[in-house]
Amino acid sequence: MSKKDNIYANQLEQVESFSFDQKVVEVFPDMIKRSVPGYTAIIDGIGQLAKKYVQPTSNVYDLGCSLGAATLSIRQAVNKESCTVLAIDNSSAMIERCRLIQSGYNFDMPVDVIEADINDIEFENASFVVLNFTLQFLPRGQRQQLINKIYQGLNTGGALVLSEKLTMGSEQLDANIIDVHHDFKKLNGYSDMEIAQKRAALENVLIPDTREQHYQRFKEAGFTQFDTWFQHYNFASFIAVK
Ligand SMILES: Nc1ncnc2c1ncn2[C@@H]1O[C@H](C[S@+](CC[C@H]([NH3+])C(=O)[O-])CC(=O)[O-])[C@@H](O)[C@H]1O
Ligand SMILES: O=C(O)C(=O)Cc1ccccc1
Repeated sequence: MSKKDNIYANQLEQVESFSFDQKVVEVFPDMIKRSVPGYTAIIDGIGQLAKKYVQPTSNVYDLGCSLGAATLSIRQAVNKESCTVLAIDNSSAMIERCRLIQSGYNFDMPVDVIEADINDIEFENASFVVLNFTLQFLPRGQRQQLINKIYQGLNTGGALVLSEKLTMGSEQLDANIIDVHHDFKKLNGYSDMEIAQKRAALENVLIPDTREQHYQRFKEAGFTQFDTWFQHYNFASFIAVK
């Protein structure tokens, strides 16, 4: 079990921008489960979807893998020796812990844990690509190019799973859904101060798009088959198939 997230439990003089550093690594499994509605269901669903789309002798990419929860779900569900998972993150603290975690499981399906910026990856022979709550941390100007590169690197019949925090098209609706999400965090034991300080830390770091912006990006890249396969409040997961 990972330690309890109390990063924002005491009043901070100044709230620094959120970063995936060692302090976050130590509490990450607890933080993400208590903060993201549907996180466990999405991780399980990624394994189930991988069973449908992972092709023999192909590559699977887990982009912004953090501790590799999606990678583990895929390795367990698919477990094909002929396929490789490339689990990539640009946080050295995350990558170090991810390597340790993955090496503790002996599935047939191998994994390469790579410290890199996902913008620098050349996708080859890809049948399944996962962006599980990662695209939202890239500057908006980098998002289309990444989706284009993924589309180009995917084999015919391969799939991209993209999970994101969404912003709602209407301001009034957005305010209410954000409130409902904050109530979800309160029910999971976060105080009003923790919620407020984390929100400040994420300002200009996690920049959510609308569903329509994601759909437009899929279309622009060349995808014609895509849909929302999961949503809980303002947290959704899409699948796009080539
Ligand atoms: N340019 C980048 N290149 C590589 N990694 C990046 C980049 N930008 C951000 N990251 C990485 O993207 C991850 C986002 S967390 C993903 C959860 C995981 N997918 C999970 O299924 O548990 C989402 C969250 O915490 O809400 C972090 O580990 C960053 O270091
Ligand atoms: O905590 C939040 O409010 C979020 O939007 C999700 C999240 C979860 C873990 C790290 C950063 C953001």
